[in-house]
Amino acid sequence: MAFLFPQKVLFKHCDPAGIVFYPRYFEMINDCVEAFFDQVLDDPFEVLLRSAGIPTAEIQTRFHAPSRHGDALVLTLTGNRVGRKSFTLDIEATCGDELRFRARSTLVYTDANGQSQPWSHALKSKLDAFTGAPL
Ligand SMILES: CC(C)(COP(=O)(O)OP(=O)(O)OC[C@H]1O[C@@H](n2cnc3c(N)ncnc32)[C@H](O)[C@@H]1OP(=O)(O)O)[C@@H](O)C(=O)NCCC(=O)NCCSC(=O)c1cc(O)c2ccccc2c1O
Repeated sequence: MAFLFPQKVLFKHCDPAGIVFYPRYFEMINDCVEAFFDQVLDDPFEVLLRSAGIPTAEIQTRFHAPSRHGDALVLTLTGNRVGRKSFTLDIEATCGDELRFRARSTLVYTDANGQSQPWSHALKSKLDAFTGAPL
């Protein structure tokens, strides 16, 4: 399955050269992941993060083409691997037919003290179903 997250490029995303500055892409990625937890996993961050954490352990990104103010990006999130304590996801950002960036990110489920923990059964089941992992 895939989760689609539209993101228009705004003035605040752009550097003086008129292209998106890469930390703003990382914020878009996090916004996409937050919407995914809310809309697909039905576990919004404002609830989940009261008792847990989901820090990013690793993120790899390749920037293929610059984005400019007004571009209509679409971030497409797919599941890559659901582990006992982690979830690796892929995000591809496009504008029309043009690829802008690809990222692979691993989130780790933690308790409120930042210690890694196994996913709850409910969350793991939803992540498995989304990722298409064998049940
Ligand atoms: C991330 C850590 C808590 C991991 O701790 P530790 O190394 O002790 O974990 P384990 O050895 O038990 O492994 C658990 C699990 O993680 C996988 N893993 C660990 N490291 C990596 C890695 N580098 N790449 C890929 N996978 C990794 C390991 O394979 C295990 O997976 P299984 O599924 O197989 O069990 C700890 O390392 C840590 O705290 N790191 C620092 C994190 C950090 O500071 N990140 C950057 C800033 S925080 C951040 O970006 C962020 C914060 C939030 O509050 C968020 C909230 C909500 C959404 C996103 C957030 C967010 O992105």
